[in-house]
Amino acid sequence: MKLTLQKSSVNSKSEIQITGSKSESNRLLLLQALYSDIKIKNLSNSDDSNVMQQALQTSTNVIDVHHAGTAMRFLTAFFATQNGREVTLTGSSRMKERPIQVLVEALNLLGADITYLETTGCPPLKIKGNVLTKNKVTLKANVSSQYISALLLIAPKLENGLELTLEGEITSVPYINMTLDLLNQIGVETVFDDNFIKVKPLNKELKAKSLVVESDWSSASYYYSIVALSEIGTEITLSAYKESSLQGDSALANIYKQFGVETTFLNNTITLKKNSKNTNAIKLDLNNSPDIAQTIAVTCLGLGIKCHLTGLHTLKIKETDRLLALKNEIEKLGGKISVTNDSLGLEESIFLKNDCEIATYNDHRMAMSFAPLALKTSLQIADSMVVSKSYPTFWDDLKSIGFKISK
Ligand SMILES: O=C(O)C1=C[C@@H](OP(=O)(O)O)[C@@H](O)[C@H](O)C1
Ligand SMILES: C=C(OP(=O)(O)O)C(=O)O
Repeated sequence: MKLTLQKSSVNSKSEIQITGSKSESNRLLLLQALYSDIKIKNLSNSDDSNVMQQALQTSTNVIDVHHAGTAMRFLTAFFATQNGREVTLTGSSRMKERPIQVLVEALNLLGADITYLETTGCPPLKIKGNVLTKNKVTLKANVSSQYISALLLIAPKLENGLELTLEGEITSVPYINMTLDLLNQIGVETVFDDNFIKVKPLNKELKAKSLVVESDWSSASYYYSIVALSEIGTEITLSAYKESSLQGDSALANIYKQFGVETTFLNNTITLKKNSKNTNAIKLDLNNSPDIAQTIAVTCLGLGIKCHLTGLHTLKIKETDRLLALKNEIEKLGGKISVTNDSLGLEESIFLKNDCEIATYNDHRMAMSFAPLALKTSLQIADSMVVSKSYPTFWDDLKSIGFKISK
């Protein structure tokens, strides 16, 4: 469904509640399938978490995870260890292009039985569950951290735990730390030293049974962008967030200082306030937080600020080739942008074209990252429904703070 966003302004003060992080939720759902005593609070209401939950509950043999990358990767590891169960794990046409070979090879070296049903290296997969007999494996760490998290999540159930040696520059490191921290919270002992990770088997009672998911910082990024593009004094309060987060995208609080947005932490909320204007060029390495690259690029476009973003090599294998998608849509609006395999450069722009239709490429973050531009110009979002992958109530929440949105 196409949506029209008229040029809008937001209320001077507003509040939004965002549900749990989809990354934390999908890890905890997998751990809950392994340790049934675990209770999860503030679970994400995203499609990706719903798909994960259903996949772990169903007894059917063909499981379709649609666009959910974490579900695909985490479930591959999970079903590889379900002795006696045979599953076909598939997804959307884009999922069938997203690489999974690094994970499949690592699991097969540990003793799993996974084969490709269509293209070598990509889903769909045939997974014959069995007992993984080995406990040491070396794998490439520069393609996706999700492969590493997938292995770590099943590790405490393996008889001898797991030892991983990581090759190459490690990408999206905070997501690996998030996995290890959640394991630690339930009582699993881990070591992460340089390029080596060790996870011990959990042979005792769970340390914590009730875990509360912090709200999603990637979803918060769109409000950072909205505040950055608003009048000085504009405030938005979001819940429920913590100052010491497991989510790498909490780097937003620091990053958006450069756009004049201050963050105040109080009673599990964050208040974002536009305090000052900034026109200085932005330079950032986003290797640790790839999911906020689109938000930041579009904030810069809206403010007419030059930016140079690096560490973006994983963007090409996400829901779409996000570098190409950004280039296409930013150029439509009149921006001057260049992209390489792992970077993006945007020139200062002064004028944004009106009424452009932003294509969404089956990517929730394309729709959500361009929406804040309605504070500067009128625009259309080609397929508004894509947001449900991570943030189903996004458009209602935007309306509640003053955005003028119609079908
Ligand atoms: O582990 C996770 O929950 C995620 C890891 C990141 O992927 P990569 O490690 O592939 O960059 C991130 O982009 C994705 O949205 C969620
Ligand atoms: C890349 C993302 O998700 P996934 O890889 O889990 O599909 C995302 O949510 O931006």
